[in-house]
Amino acid sequence: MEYSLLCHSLHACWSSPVKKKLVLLSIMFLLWVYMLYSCVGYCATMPSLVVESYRGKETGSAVGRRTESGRTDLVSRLLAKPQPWEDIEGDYEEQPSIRTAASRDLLNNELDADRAEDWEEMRAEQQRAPEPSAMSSFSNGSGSKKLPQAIIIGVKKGGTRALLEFLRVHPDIRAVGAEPHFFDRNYDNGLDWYRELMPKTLEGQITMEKTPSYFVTREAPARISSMSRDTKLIVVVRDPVTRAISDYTQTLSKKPDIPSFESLTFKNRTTGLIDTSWSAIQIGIYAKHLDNWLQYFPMDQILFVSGERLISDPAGELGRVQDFLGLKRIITDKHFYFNQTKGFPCLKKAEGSSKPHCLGKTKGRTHPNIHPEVVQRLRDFYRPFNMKFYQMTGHNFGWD
Ligand SMILES: Nc1ncnc2c1ncn2[C@@H]1O[C@H](COP(=O)(O)OS(=O)(=O)O)[C@@H](OP(=O)(O)O)[C@H]1O
Repeated sequence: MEYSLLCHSLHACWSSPVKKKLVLLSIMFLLWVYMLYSCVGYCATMPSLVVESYRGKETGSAVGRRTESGRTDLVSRLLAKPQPWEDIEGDYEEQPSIRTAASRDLLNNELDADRAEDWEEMRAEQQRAPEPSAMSSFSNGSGSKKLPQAIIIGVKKGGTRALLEFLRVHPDIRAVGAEPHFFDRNYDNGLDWYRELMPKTLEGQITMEKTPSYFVTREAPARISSMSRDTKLIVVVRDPVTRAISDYTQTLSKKPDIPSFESLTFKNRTTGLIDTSWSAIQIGIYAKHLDNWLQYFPMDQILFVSGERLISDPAGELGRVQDFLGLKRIITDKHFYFNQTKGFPCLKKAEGSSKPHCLGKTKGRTHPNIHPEVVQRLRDFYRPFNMKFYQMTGHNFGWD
């Protein structure tokens, strides 16, 4: 009975052309509403130009600037030049206050230079990043943001960018491109702010970030440990003498008027006394910084990657890193080629791309010539610290 009534009314609708159109229009409208609804859900999972704002204070850091509406505009985040850094003491609180006005200014400039480099790195990364395909957008949408389980904590100019870029090839690693500087400059923003910077990960994937200044930040070990005592730490170390020259070269590229390397190295040229308050020198005293980390983390939770071997045998070093992270060795020598023009190993295929990829021009700069006597004096200065470091890590890095 009911069935025949329904058939009857449907037949009545269909037989009238006006009603037929009305029914078709309603169906189209419902379909349109459904598509709109799906798109809202889908678009919300796409990498957006506007990311959620974070609680905490305004920092003007490389990781974002808040707009009036309380949202962080990624465009301004990418385009805004870094702000001058106010706390110039930052990583060097342990230093006695013997630093001269000139060296304080230089440190300030160095922080500016670092920020400019962060910005350049991030921009290069963004330019390289492929347009998300529909499929990758869908996969980006799934999963959730997690605090990093592994962090590249140092050292500045050690080869940290190369390591992170190489690791990103691994399907089980998701990493944030820019340096968050959470455990040194942005700690007051809170862990939710930090988590929000991370890419979404699926079950079994590892979230990573790199901020090389953590290694020399006195508070960083306690802070990372309080986030998670299980955090795996990776330190890329490089001959402290070439590291210092590389550090100086970076500052020089941004501020061509700074004093010579030699005049910054020595407190007194005649006596050959090294100015250990200069950050370029200070960072290379690895044993001292490591001591601080060992107060909070056991040695087997810290992996030391040789910056030199990362260049001469990237696949070998990447093998060790994958083992340390408990991952299948997927990144092998098949992923690398040596680019003669760049003078460094490059990726045959970068993450999310089918094209070869070398690091940008801020990586692999030509160093200025330093007088061999100055280099020798620095070698003598670092030797005992290097020996201590080899002893602590159980690994001879061959710098002496
Ligand atoms: N594959 C590859 N390509 C280019 N550069 C490479 C590579 N592997 C290691 N390196 C070395 O990385 C040095 C820069 O180190 P970082 O990335 O740690 O620098 S930074 O602290 O993030 O500014 C950089 O130092 P400089 O040569 O002094 O520029 C490089 O020597």
